[in-house]
Amino acid sequence: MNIILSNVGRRFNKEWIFKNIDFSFTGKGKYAVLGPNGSGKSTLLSIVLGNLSPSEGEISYHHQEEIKVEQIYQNISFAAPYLDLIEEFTLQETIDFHFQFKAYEEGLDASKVLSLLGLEKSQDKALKHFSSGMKQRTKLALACCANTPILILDEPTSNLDAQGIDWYLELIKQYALNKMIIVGSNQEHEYSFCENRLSISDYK
Ligand SMILES: Nc1ncnc2c1ncn2[C@@H]1O[C@H](COP(=O)(O)OP(=O)(O)OP(=O)(O)O)[C@@H](O)[C@H]1O
Repeated sequence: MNIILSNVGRRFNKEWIFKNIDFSFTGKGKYAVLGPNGSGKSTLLSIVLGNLSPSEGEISYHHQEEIKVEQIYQNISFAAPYLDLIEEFTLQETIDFHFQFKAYEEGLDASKVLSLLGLEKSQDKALKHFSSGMKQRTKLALACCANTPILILDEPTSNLDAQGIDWYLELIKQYALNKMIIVGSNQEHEYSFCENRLSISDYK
């Protein structure tokens, strides 16, 4: 899988957030999208996800042949603190629902996802009663355990404590190293495994 950004820029009203991004995300590379608060990391990830169009330039997706932007969601798993889960669902229902749309990573099923989350006791609890850390773990597990070639994580360790951060790094190691990973972040511990860096500040 290759994602090619050619001269990509995005503005909101008259304010340019970034301009002239020429960059390729390729194969099973691990990429950190870096920059201070408000610099445009989430905006760039939304463009890569196909949720937002560039104001100028182009983004294209290739896997043997070109994939249209309207289809790319099938190839991407995504987790972010601002992504909403269905609060009325229990954890068990959330897992079952999610994996009606995405296949499990090899060797995984609903009970294994539940057990790797370490939340077996909460399987029948509605997500509206989950703590913010429990919700973040759930989002990360759903994203990492789906069998898609691209994994996009925005601020993956927000709301996680030290134990949760270790759990996240182990999750990546076990289930995500065979994918392209793009992490939007400004915290070194959550993207230390990324060998490639894209700094938004270079495109102002
Ligand atoms: N829909 C929108 N309309 C207007 N401005 C927006 C919109 N979305 C984002 N912005 C602006 O774009 C800029 C970049 O925001 P973005 O959320 O991409 O930054 P970020 O680097 O992800 O920040 P953080 O680290 O705080 O999450 C900010 O100035 C923000 O106010």
